[in-house]
Amino acid sequence: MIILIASLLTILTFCILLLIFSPKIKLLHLAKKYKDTEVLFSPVGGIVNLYQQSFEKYGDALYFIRDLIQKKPNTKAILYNLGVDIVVNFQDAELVKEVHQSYSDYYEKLKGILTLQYLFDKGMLMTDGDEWQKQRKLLANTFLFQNIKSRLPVTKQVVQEIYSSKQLDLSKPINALHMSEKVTSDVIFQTFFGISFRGKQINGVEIQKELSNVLIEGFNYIQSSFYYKLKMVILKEKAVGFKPFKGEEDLLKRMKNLRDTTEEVIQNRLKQIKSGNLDISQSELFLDILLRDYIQKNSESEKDIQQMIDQFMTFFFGGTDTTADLVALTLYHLSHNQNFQTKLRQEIKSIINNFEELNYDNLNQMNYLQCVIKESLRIHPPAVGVLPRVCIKDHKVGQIEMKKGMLMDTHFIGVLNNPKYYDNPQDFNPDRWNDSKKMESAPFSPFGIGKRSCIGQHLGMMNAKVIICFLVMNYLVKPNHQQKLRMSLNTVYTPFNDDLVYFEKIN
Ligand code: HEM
Repeated sequence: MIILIASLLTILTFCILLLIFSPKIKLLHLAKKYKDTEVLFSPVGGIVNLYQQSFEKYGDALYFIRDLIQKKPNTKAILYNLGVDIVVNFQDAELVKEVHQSYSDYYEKLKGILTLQYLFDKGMLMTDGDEWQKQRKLLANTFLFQNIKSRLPVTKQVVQEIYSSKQLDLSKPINALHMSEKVTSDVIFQTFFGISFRGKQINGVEIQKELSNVLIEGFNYIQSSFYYKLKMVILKEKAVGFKPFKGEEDLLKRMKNLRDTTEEVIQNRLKQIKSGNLDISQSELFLDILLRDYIQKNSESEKDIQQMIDQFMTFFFGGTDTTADLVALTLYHLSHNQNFQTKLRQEIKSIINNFEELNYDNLNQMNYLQCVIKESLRIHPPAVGVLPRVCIKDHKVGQIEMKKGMLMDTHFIGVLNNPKYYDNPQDFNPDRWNDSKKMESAPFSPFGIGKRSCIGQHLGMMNAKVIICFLVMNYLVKPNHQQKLRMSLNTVYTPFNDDLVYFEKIN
């Protein structure tokens, strides 16, 4: 009997080890087959483990990719594992373009990532095919240049309120990330619902903060929980909510509270419209665009309401931390490069006399502001890359055969820091973007590529520009020499410490 149990245990252990290490064999086989590919393997968690190790060792969760590409700029793709799955991570700019432009329909977004699935499964970011196309078409118009203009006054007002010097203690480092998150989340709430949620609490925390906490904690949970990683390996998208440990259970409860609160706001608005007390026929609020569609369809479906919640969560996720991160990192770079900061301030002052004069047209005349922000996006792209996708139809990208079931993604950091495309890529140098001839051909993709690229990119850029314009007009941004920049990776690629700069009022 003992021998039988021991044999069974040995076989089981062997099977588990085979499951865990089989991706390595596949990866080495692929690397042998395709020239200029590099293998990164880590058991169970795969690349998620490597982010953590890189952060602990180098203070930068993406250092290992930056370093690899700077040493081997001709790398076509990195091959890594996510659990037992193999991911082809394209690095060559031409291949990145090819896979996202020509073969976008050959992929679907990967499911099973806890917060993404629970909060935005049916939103624009995570859906595919016809359903995605319908959603994108419905909202595309509001994101066009000419329509984004109308959003500028809200951003101006919010940035003035939140960054007013009355609220700032200038003797201490400024929490630029946290403050900018307050601005960007308020702007998203106002463009989606038409109201500010500032001050409204949920689970004992401001609602915006709770949303962003849940997203970050959800991502950290996946990185740190061996159990969840193992569940994902075995159950894929069914992992969410299956026999959850306490950490996951708590997160699910908090996410449910957030969804319930959002649903309350949507149902109240719907009630007002149905009773004739509210006319939304001309409204450009995101929620009203979705509600018009819901009413036109004569839908009474709970599923459609749930989809509106997913859509709000998607926009909150897409538009809040990404833009706030961009602002905080741009301020960090400007604080360490006073010459560029002075040049930027001079440009702004040559175009407007005071912040009240700022409008969409004069904002677009600020070419140097554009260069500064692009340079910050290049060195520290807030969205690390596209979300992993599953191949649904065999095809070839360059020489690499993509088979049904294989995973694909792209980390922007490689292309954006590749010395083949950018001289001295490690240097923050906004002036490089002035050399328009040379830079015209440089691959620049921090918002993604092709038809699944960021729908909110112009809005995100506009919001970041407004915030930076206000701050550079009103404050000298100085470095906190006591603090070193450490870049972590949760929902976005973001500074670990939020005390990197001081502000000094300009009179
Ligand atoms: C600096 C700011 C931003 C960055 C760096 C950024 C980056 C990205 C990237 C890389 C993608 C592609 C993801 C993928 O293919 O898997 C994306 C998609 C998306 N972003 Fe953004 N984003 C920003 C701002 C915004 C804003 C302001 C909004 C909305 C208010 C937004 C909403 C979305 C949505 C809805 C998608 C999904 C589009 C689709 O699949 O059709 N983003 N974003």
